[in-house]
Amino acid sequence: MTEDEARAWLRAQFSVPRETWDRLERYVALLLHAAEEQNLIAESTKAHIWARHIVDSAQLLLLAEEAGEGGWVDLGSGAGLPGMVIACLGERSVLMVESRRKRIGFLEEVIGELDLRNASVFGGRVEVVPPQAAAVISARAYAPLPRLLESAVHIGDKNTLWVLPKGRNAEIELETARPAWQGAFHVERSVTDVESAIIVARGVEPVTRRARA
Ligand SMILES: C[S@@+](CC[C@H](N)C(=O)[O-])C[C@H]1O[C@@H](n2cnc3c(N)ncnc32)[C@H](O)[C@@H]1O
Repeated sequence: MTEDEARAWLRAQFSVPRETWDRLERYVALLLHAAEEQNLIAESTKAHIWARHIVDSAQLLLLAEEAGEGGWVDLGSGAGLPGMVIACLGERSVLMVESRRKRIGFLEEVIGELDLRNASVFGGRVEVVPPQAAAVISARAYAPLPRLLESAVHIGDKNTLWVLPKGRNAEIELETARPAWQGAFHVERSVTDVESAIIVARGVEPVTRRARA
């Protein structure tokens, strides 16, 4: 997907006001600027930021259309991928969880600059986010699936929709997690790279919890 194709895809998928596009453009500019000083995105992806990062994040909104009412929690947001893109394009409240101080600072700065009222940051580890029933949980390049679920199961409930971009290892990670985790898992292809995939899951819980019930 070229950068032009990425922008065209976004316009075709999301009919949002001019103000939203301006926010997204501003976020990209802030991200590229901050990436000069912090290692926020891989150097090789800077020239392809719309396809590799913005569309890659935005596609999760389409996969989450069936989620129930409630907030979206993004684990290990880093520079705000996908959390900031979701907050720009969608209407849900988005909580971005990030433990590294400089990245927390960047996320807070972007929220202020863009006046993004539906976005907030939890500056700390996923493991200590207060228990809640998020409608959607996302995590991109945060942790291998078993550790990801272990660290965040308290943030969701049986209705939570998990949308987890997993690159080329989605099936392998799913097989690794299956002995310890049950729920309705499936794999969706990424629109940005035919070999990449996104794990989508609902009703996720440890095997032992249901077995004990
Ligand atoms: C590889 S980066 C990916 C960032 C972003 N999601 C992306 O796709 O570009 C992983 C991020 O997760 C954060 N992280 C890792 N473990 C964490 C934890 N237990 N709690 C909160 N943040 C964590 C790291 O600080 C880092 O910013």
